[in-house]
Amino acid sequence: MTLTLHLAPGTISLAVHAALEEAGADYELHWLDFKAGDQTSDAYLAVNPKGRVPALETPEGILTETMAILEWIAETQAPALMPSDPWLRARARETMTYLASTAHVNHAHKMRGHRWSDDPAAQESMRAKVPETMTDSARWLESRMEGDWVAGTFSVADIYLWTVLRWLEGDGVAVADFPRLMALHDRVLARPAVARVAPQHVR
Ligand SMILES: N[C@@H](CCC(=O)N[C@@H](CS)C(=O)NCC(=O)O)C(=O)O
Repeated sequence: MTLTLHLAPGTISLAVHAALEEAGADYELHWLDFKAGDQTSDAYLAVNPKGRVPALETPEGILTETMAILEWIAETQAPALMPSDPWLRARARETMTYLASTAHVNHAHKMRGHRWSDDPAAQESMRAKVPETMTDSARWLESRMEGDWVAGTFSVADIYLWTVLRWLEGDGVAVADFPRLMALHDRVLARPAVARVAPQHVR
């Protein structure tokens, strides 16, 4: 069965798109237009009641949450995209958990402050903290880099990290202060599969 990825440009769904392409999976894309409110349409809420992307339609049902989808792709389509060694697999999950729980949330404080407060002043104050909180995230992520990749060999954790690294400059982070992260960014983008999908995500 062909997998269907629901996605929108400029979002974390790029990580899943790049992983599907890396895995050589049989998939099709359903693009949402956030400005037109596609994410809250009845048709999309029937796919993902959270009104967010990514969502992946698999033979067994619909899967949401980037980390879960990335691990499912690795397990079912391309085992080499997750380390087999337990320690390295844990390291890959450590980074992905941090991206989902912290770095992505920091970024959302700039893009989607209305999720936390209806008060424009509170939203503005959240937005003003983003350069600092994203810099903290970059500092932690850089401190965990030991070799070329997050966890020994290229994995879905690198793809996930790369997607978030693309936001840093726009979030006010001095990216030149994080040369090892930026080198990883360039290494991931140099992969032919990633280079094929990245241009489709320019907002
Ligand atoms: N925890 C989810 C977060 C997904 C998420 O927040 N996606 C954003 C785009 S980056 C979204 O769909 N936002 C829609 C909206 O806020 O209207 C994951 O990791 O997949």
